[in-house]
Amino acid sequence: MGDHDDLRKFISDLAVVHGRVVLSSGREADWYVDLRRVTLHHAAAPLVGRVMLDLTADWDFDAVGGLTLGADPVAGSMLHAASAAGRRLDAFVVRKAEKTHGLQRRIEGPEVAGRRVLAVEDTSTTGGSVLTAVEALQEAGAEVVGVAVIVDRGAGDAVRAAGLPYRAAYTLPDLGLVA
Ligand SMILES: O=P(O)(O)OC[C@H]1O[C@H](OP(=O)(O)OP(=O)(O)O)[C@H](O)[C@@H]1O
Ligand SMILES: O=C(O)c1cc(=O)[nH]c(=O)[nH]1
Repeated sequence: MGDHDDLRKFISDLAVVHGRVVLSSGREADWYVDLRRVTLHHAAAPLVGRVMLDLTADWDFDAVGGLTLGADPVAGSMLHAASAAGRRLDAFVVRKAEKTHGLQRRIEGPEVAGRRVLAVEDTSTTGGSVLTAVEALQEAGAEVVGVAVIVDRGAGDAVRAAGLPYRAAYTLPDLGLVA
């Protein structure tokens, strides 16, 4: 099996949880994809980096990140996978709110102003979280080249309506799930 198949197996085995849950948007669902169990797993995290770099291989960006917390290990894995391949890729973290002490930054990491950046998520349902990150990045002067997620739960239309291309490494049918 290759990276894509290996990562899909980790997601199915470790992240898919059946049971009534309230989602970030306030909607309810009968299952949840807890991708933190995968993106923070010693064997799965390197696959996350390589699969997400492969998914976005034809997009031109030199920094990656998204809204904390789900996006953080995704961006970190991509940074390390890129480094292992000899590519310079920075990561950043978009805070949910601006920090009120220290340097009072909303976006942590190397400066993003004037750079082409990729916004990532572990999973995206309404797109609300990733679009919050996109808005903060654009306000900070970054050019967001697109949005990439590990698992799509239905955010494509919202992201495209915001004028950005959207890609997912896995769809719900890939995981044997339906919206
Ligand atoms: O597309 P959306 O409707 O915004 O939902 C998806 C978001 O929900 C989860 O994060 P959550 O809000 O649970 O916060 P966390 O990352 O801090 O755990 C997930 O990591 C995404 O960020
Ligand atoms: O919409 C969400 O909040 C959400 C759905 C999901 O499957 N996994 C997750 O981490 N968040």
